[in-house]
Amino acid sequence: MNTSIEFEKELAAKEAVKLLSNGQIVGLGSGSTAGYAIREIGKLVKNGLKIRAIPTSDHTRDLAASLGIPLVDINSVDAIDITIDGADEFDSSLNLIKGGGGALLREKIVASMSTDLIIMADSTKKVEVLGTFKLPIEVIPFASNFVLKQISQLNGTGTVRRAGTTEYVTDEGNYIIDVDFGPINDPSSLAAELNGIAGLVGHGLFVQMAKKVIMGVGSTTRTFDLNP
Ligand SMILES: O=C[C@H](O)[C@H](O)[C@H](O)COP(=O)(O)O
Repeated sequence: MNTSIEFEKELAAKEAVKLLSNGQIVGLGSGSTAGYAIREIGKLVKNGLKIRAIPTSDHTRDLAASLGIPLVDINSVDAIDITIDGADEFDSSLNLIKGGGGALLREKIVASMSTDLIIMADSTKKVEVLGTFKLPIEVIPFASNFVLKQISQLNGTGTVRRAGTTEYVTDEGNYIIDVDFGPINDPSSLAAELNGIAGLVGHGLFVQMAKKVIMGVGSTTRTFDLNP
């Protein structure tokens, strides 16, 4: 573990958590950076912060529950006030690649329901052009070979993610295909192409969804706002 990167994640998480206020419904992201935020929220809840949270993965649900953070069923709410989550890459337009931890589908649903999506990142996540990190794509197992072929027609090279000797399976029971598209110069067009593939239930391109990225850098944080 790189301790300076971990410190940047923690700094970003602590800054993001300052945006929460009483009465909010809060989406809780997944991954190591979100983990720092969730532990911080656990402390705030113990000290009286009144929120209800919606987790984006089974792991996040278990962590939040263990810290006493009140959870609410996503299907019992119409909207989410604020979601704080991590990312694998972000560009200067705040487009993201997410899903390195396999939680992209629930993350995108929660983000889509959120008034504000706040991303926390360490300084390695900022890129000029998305695509160094392979784009995670979630597919129903029945469609995995078909989707691999469709992706190759979009000049992507995909590999079904493994977990030891078998396929990695998401919380929704699907497979992940990690795709090398090279530099993604037009995330919006690629997202539209991917959205049209049968059997592909989600992808890690989050185009113009984040309102703010809070990035830890060294011993401080830097904030990037959408259309400042
Ligand atoms: O599926 C995982 C999520 O999209 C994470 O937010 C993303 O992979 C970043 O994870 P980390 O904070 O561990 O770098």
